[in-house]
This record gives sequence, C-alpha cells and structure tokens, in this order.
Amino acid sequence: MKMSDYWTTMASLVGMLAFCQTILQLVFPPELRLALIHLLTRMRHVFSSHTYFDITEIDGVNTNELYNAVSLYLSSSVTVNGAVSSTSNNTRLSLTRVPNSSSVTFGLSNNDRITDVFNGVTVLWEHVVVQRQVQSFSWRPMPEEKRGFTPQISKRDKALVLDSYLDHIVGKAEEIRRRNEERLLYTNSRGVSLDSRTHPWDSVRFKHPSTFETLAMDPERKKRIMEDLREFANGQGFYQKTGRAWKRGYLLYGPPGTGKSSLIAAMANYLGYDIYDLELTEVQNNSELRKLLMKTSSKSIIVIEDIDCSISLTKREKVKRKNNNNGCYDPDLTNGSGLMDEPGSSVTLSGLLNFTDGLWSCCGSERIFVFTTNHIEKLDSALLRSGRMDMHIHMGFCRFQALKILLKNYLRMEEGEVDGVVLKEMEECVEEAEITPADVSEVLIRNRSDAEKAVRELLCVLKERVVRRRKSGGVKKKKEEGEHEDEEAEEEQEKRALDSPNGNREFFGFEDEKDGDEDADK
Ligand SMILES: Nc1ncnc2c1ncn2[C@@H]1O[C@H](COP(=O)(O)OP(=O)(O)OP(=O)(O)O)[C@@H](O)[C@H]1O
Ligand SMILES: [Mg+2]
Repeated sequence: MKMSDYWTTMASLVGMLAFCQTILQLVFPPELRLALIHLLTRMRHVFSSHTYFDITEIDGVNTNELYNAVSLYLSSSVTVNGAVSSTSNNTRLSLTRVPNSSSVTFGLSNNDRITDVFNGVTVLWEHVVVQRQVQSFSWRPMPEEKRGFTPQISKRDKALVLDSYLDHIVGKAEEIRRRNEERLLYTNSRGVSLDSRTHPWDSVRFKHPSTFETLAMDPERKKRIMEDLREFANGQGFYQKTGRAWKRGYLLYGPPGTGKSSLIAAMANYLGYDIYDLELTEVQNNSELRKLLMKTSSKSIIVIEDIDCSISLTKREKVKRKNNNNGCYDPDLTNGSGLMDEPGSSVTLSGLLNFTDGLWSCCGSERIFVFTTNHIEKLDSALLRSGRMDMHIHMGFCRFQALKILLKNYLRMEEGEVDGVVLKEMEECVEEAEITPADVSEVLIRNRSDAEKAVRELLCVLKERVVRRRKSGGVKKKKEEGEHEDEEAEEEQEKRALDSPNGNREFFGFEDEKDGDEDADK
C-alpha cells in the first residue's frame, strides 16, 4: 500500500469516527453516550496524524486558568464584524460582557471550531461541550455542562505547543484582560494610614475619552511618542538584558490648555495602564512618599502634575545661592546626588528621585513616571539633567496640523471640506496667534451645530489675537527694556543651565526646527 493511500484511508477512518461521535450525541442516553464518545475519541486520536490536548474548564474542583486564557485568546482572533481569522466563516460566535469590563468579548460557541496559526503552524481549536454526569454529592456546585478546549496539532509540531504556544496564549490573554477591564484612577489623600494592610490610594473608574487619535498634535511627534510607549511596554527583555529598571520618565511642559493632561489620558488608554495621580502636597515626608509609591501596581502611570508648584522641588540653586550669599549655606543639607534639601521641607527632590531613579526605582516594574509643568524654567536642573526624565515633551500652542485635527474632532470636517481660502488664512496666522488647543476647542464647541460659522469665528479669533499680539509686542518690548538687570542675568543663567552641553538634557528628534523649544528626547 502506498503511503498516500494509507493516509487517505486513515483520514476517512478518522472522519467516520467523528461522524459516529456526532450521531451518538443525538441518539443515546447521556451516560452511555459519554462512554462511547470517550472510546471513539480515544480511537480517533490513536489513528490520527494529529495530537490532541484537553484543556477543561474545571480541573478537579478548581477553575482551570488556562481554559479562561484560551477562551480570551481565541476571542481576539475574531473581528468585530464576525469574520474569523480561520477558514470557517460559519463559525458561531458567543458574545459576553463580564462585570467591570468595557467591551464585549467574542467567543466560540459550543462544539464549534476555529483555526489559529502560530509561527507558521496551524492549530485547530474545538470547543467541546458535553452534559456532565449527575453527581451524587459535591462540595462545590458544578455546572451542568462539561466544557473544554481541544487543540488539534500535527504530531510533529507537538513540542511547539508545549514550549511556546501556551505561554504565548497566556501572555496575550493577560493583555486582553487588562484592556477589557476599565482603567482605574488612583489618588492619595492626607492622613491615610500607611500600614501594610491598608491601601493608601483611593480609586475611581477612569473613563477619559482622550486618545492619540483625538489629541491635537503634530502627527509625526504623536507617532514617535506612541512608538516609544509601545517599545517600552514590549521591552521587558531589553530592560533585563541591559540591567536597567523597567521604567520610563516623561516630562511634559508647556502653557496651560495645551494638552498635557489629555496626553497622559491618551497614554493610559493606549497602553491600558492605570493612573496614579500623586498629590505631592498631601504627602508629609519622604518615607510616606516611598510607602505610597511601593503600593502602586505595575503597568501603571504615576503622574505628578504641576511639579513646579511644589516648592521643595524647584530651583534649589536659588536657595543655595541665597544661602551662600547670606553666609549660612549648610553643606550638610546637600545629599549624595549633590542636591540640597530645603530645611523643614516635607518631600524633597532627592526623596522623589530616589524612587524614580535610585535603588527604589526597581521596586515594581513596568512603570511610567510623568511629571508636568507649565514652567520648565523653574524646575531644578537636577530634574532636567540627562538620565532623569527619559523624554521631554513640549506641549506648545496650536499649530496648523493640530488645528486640522481639532476641526475634524469637533466639526467632523476633513481638510478638503473646509473652504480653501479660509484654511489658507488659518495656516498663515495660527502660529502667530499663539492660541492653545483648549481655546480653539472652546470656539469650536460653542458653534458645533454650525460648522461654517465655527470656522469663520475661529478665523476671526485667530486674526484678532495676531493684531493684539503685534500691538502688545511693542509695549512689552519697551517694558522689558526697563526691567531689572538682575532678573535678566538670572533668566540667562536658567537658560544656560537648560541648554548646557554637559548638561541637563540632550535633544533628540523632537526639537522643533523653528524655535528650538520643542521636545527633547534622551
Ligand atoms: N492637544 C490637545 N488636543 C486635544 N484637545 C486638547 C489639547 N489641548 C487641550 N485640549 C482641550 O483642552 C482641555 C484642557 O486641556 P488639558 O487639561 O489637557 O491641558 P493641560 O496642558 O493639562 O493644562 P494645565 O497646564 O492647565 O493642566 C482638554 O479637555 C481638551 O479638551
Ligand atoms: Mg493638566
């Protein structure tokens, strides 16, 4: 007998056995049916060129985590319109939505099949559901049906399943679970007990609608931030190999209303991370800060907004200088990193950096720190020094690209739908108008029922601002000339500190060609 004939015969035999199995399910009483199905399944497996695994929903009396993971994983193979990544388009899908989940999950219906391809190997998954035999007694009520997944894989690829496919499934399922769960926003408040049993963070559901799509920002910069985040989230191996703590720091700076908080929300939504909004003024000292940070979970963004408003974190040099001038500078107040902690201050910069940067930074992994400020020039150079915050992102006034995104968001108007002349005028004056995306949004929201009017009004506002700025530019210039010399010297020094080559930040791609004050990425 030829080899091909042998396999054809085997395939027909396996097919026949499968057919008998189906008939049995319809005709015989449950107990007998189960025994026969069991026997036929065994025979089928012996003759088949495939190997089968049973992943049952309940393992003894415990829930089998692997079953849930497979269920979630397979649901990701199914697209929203019901098409399946496999060949079978008539696969029936079950739809579920679990508590605390923000999305619907697709799954395989009873006794349906789906194929999945992993590293070039095809795996056929069957969701097997049979009636459970009646049990006389059980400590735990069992479901009436016995459910399980049976992956079918070619015998020669068996090692693949055992080596890496199952790990891949568990990892993916974990990711899907996190994405489906609603984000949480944590915040700290004063006087909460920090003993080991209680949780010092209060949480609420986080449902901020901001996404990278809705964020008005230059698309290239947006893309680079998204890539950076993705690389970070997938970078466990890299961080391990290079001996770095798995964390990343972003400093967002720019005037109010330019989208710093919106960017943080977009980051959280993009990665599926929770947010810890750390209110530093509520933290009494460094040890309390340490305890709070130790109680944050991984896959989270720890945010300190308006970091310049916390007096002890800004401009140590000024204090140092003043102390020196008064002849009462105390060298003991400097810490190992060369920073000086203000006497009597509660949380100090060194305390904070110890956690973001020092030994404590490796407690917990996959964490992103985001600091925001409206006044980068007020920040202590220790915070800006290279190696501290990995990426400096300038959120500036609205530019033409960002303006177009806002028009699309608020008025549903694509570029081609706006009057060409008006759009050109907008392009010419938007930068000089120095308007924040928040102000643009305001005008558009006000007129959102009438898109034409909204665009016209926005153009008027832009033009008015340009005229006002030109006028006030002259007055301001005169006023500035009369300002005290000391202040100018101080500003100059601050600028030098930020730009010094051995210095405080390195520019990477994000620097703006026009005014040189865009983002810096380390
Ligand atoms: N870049 C942007 N893209 C989209 N919307 C924006 C952007 N910037 C501001 N907005 C709109 O303006 C509002 C205020 O923005 P947001 O709170 O993010 O600014 P901010 O920079 O954090 O301000 P602040 O410095 O006062 O905290 C947001 O609710 C959003 O609707
Ligand atoms: Mg903000």
